[in-house]
Amino acid sequence: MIDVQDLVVSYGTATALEHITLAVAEGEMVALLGPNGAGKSTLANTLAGLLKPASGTVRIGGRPALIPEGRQLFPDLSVADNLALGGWRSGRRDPSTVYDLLPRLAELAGRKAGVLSGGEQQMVAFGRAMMSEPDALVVDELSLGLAPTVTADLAAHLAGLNRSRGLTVLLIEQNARLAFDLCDRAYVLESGRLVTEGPCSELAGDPRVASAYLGGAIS
Ligand SMILES: Nc1ncnc2c1ncn2[C@@H]1O[C@H](COP(=O)(O)OP(=O)(O)OP(=O)(O)O)[C@@H](O)[C@H]1O
Repeated sequence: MIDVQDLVVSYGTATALEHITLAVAEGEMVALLGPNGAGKSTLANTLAGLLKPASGTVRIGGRPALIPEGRQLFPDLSVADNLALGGWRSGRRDPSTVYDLLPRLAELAGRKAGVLSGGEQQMVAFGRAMMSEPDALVVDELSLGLAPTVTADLAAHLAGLNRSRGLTVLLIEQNARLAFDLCDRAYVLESGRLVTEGPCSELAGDPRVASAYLGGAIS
């Protein structure tokens, strides 16, 4: 569903992604881990078509959606209008199934997005992505700036959509515990290069991964 082959992306003369190859099959949830500056958002934005590869290819089957880093809502528009913008491509106007999924959004519908808390804004970004009825979702740092309970709540929604609708997910994260809890496989990106990949159960036991992302070995 998501296929990246030998991807190189540059900002001017600086190369941010160097020969990245990765794939996410239909219905899979796969994590991409990496520290600050690794190139995670560059990959997300290339998948979203916002950045052009210098070479290589990116392909997403079906209908893709992105939850961007920092949410990128329209702060002066209401929650309902932000959701409606998510539906422009699918032609969907009615947010009721999104409200069923995230009832708090129905309560917030008339509020301006810019005055909401970080967690509430992330719910709007999540709901906006769902308005496009995606087959494949790229999530750029679900947990960024959120309380653990809010992150756990949104993660449970993602897992539920993956189970019930077969939603394909590429979860881009710095929070390895969250990624390993949710996903079966992960890639690790550092300084624009993939340094390792494999089943989360194996990566969690890899001393290099544990020391970089989990604060030491985990039992
Ligand atoms: N618009 C830009 N112009 C020039 N360089 C950029 C631009 N955006 C990102 N970079 C550089 O590309 C590299 C990758 O940045 P990117 O934002 O993709 O990393 P990231 O893994 O998402 O980091 P973070 O976790 O801090 O958000 C960094 O060295 C960054 O400084």
